[in-house]
Amino acid sequence: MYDFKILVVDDEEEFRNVYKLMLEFRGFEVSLASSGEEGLSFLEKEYYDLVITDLKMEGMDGTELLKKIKEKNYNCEVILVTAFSTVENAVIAMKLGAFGYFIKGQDPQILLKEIDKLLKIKELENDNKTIKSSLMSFNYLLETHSPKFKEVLRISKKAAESNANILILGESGTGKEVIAKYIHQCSSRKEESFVAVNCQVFSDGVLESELFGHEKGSFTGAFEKRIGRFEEADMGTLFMDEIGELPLNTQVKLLRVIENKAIERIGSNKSIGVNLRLISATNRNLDKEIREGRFREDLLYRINTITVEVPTLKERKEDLPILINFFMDKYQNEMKKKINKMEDGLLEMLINYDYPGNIRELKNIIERLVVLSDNGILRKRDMPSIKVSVQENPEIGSVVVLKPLREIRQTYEIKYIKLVLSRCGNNLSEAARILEISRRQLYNKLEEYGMSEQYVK
Ligand SMILES: Nc1ncnc2c1ncn2[C@@H]1O[C@H](COP(=O)(O)OP(=O)(O)OP(=O)(O)O)[C@@H](O)[C@H]1O
Repeated sequence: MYDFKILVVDDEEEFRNVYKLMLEFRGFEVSLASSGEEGLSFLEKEYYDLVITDLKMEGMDGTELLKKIKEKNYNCEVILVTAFSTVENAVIAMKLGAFGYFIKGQDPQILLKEIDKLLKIKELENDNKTIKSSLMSFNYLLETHSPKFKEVLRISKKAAESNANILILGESGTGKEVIAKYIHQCSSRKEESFVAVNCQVFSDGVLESELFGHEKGSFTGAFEKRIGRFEEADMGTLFMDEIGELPLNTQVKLLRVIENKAIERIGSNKSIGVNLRLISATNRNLDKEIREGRFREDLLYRINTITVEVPTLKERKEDLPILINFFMDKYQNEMKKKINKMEDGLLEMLINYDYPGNIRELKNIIERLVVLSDNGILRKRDMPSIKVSVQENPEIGSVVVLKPLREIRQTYEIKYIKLVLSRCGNNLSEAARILEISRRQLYNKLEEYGMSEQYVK
């Protein structure tokens, strides 16, 4: 029995029964409806993969039924059954989205072949869905409208096919680790482990023991034998984040691991072979680090066989709407909250912002908006105090920090008072006159802003 449900709609009982016999014999689950209207009521209640409908029927005919099915987005295909004399109508119906048609009196095998075709397509779609959902459980959005990010994905996919060491460059929060995981997923190592280690978070000694592991008793505190990250990543991928932070002596050891494809645990001189792909990432400028003696040039050449540069979010603003939607869906699901609306102007704020913290910052902002939302509405007041580009307001400047009015007023008051004073040669009386405040009030302001000494001699 296939997991494939067919609804047969025909106003002639005899035909309905013949179809039922034939299709059930082939292992399909079949329901019968005697009119277009009845067919629709079946579709409202249950999911069908395929509707086989007669074209000519009293009341709602096959074309009408097809239109309704497409309008209502029931995700099912339609095969029309027509008499030879009305075959043109079937062709018209194909234009409306029918999957195919079958001429009454033809060999029923033709109809069955048509259904087989559909089965194959559904199978392929299901495979795709599985791939998509495994990428969803991977929980990242790799859809993009940005030429730069498309290039990142293209290079990553190509690089994944090889065994080359890959260096991912990009600002913090741009998704370097996400790309590293994507490369792993696209590679033949995908069934093996993806092991990530952030070189910045460990102090020097601890980092080496993290990477190489140690034997019991090899140093004070080594109570147990420990397998390091290199060994954990054997056959898989090791992702070394913030590689620019690696101390020079550890750089030498890493170079040796890459060259010899082997490690020695701390406290042991037994060499253990490791077969891994190294993906490194940094937001530092490694050329500068080399010039300044903090990074070994020979190591750079070992880790950067292929370099992938991830653009900042500002450089791929065309992706903001899909990323915003993606994170909204994510947090709605996680928090079991339904968002129906964004307050007017909020989307513009989200789109106009420059995101110095890149995708990580966007993700945090959306999480915050969803957490603080009520009645299904995301609100502007819940935006964190962030830097927002206000290109649309050149008087305020290209970037302004969202702050309380009091603070903004002070900042501009100071600037403006300075400007007026300089225009009138620091003459307080003249400045007070222009500002239409008393000399005393002006003096108090200068005191308040710590500028009195500068102007009152
Ligand atoms: N394409 C994406 N889809 C969904 N989430 C993403 C995507 N890219 C990045 N993120 C999210 O943004 C955050 C930062 O991503 P990631 O840690 O990969 O950035 P990074 O460049 O490695 O940052 P750092 O340099 O600070 O380590 C993570 O929470 C990650 O889940």
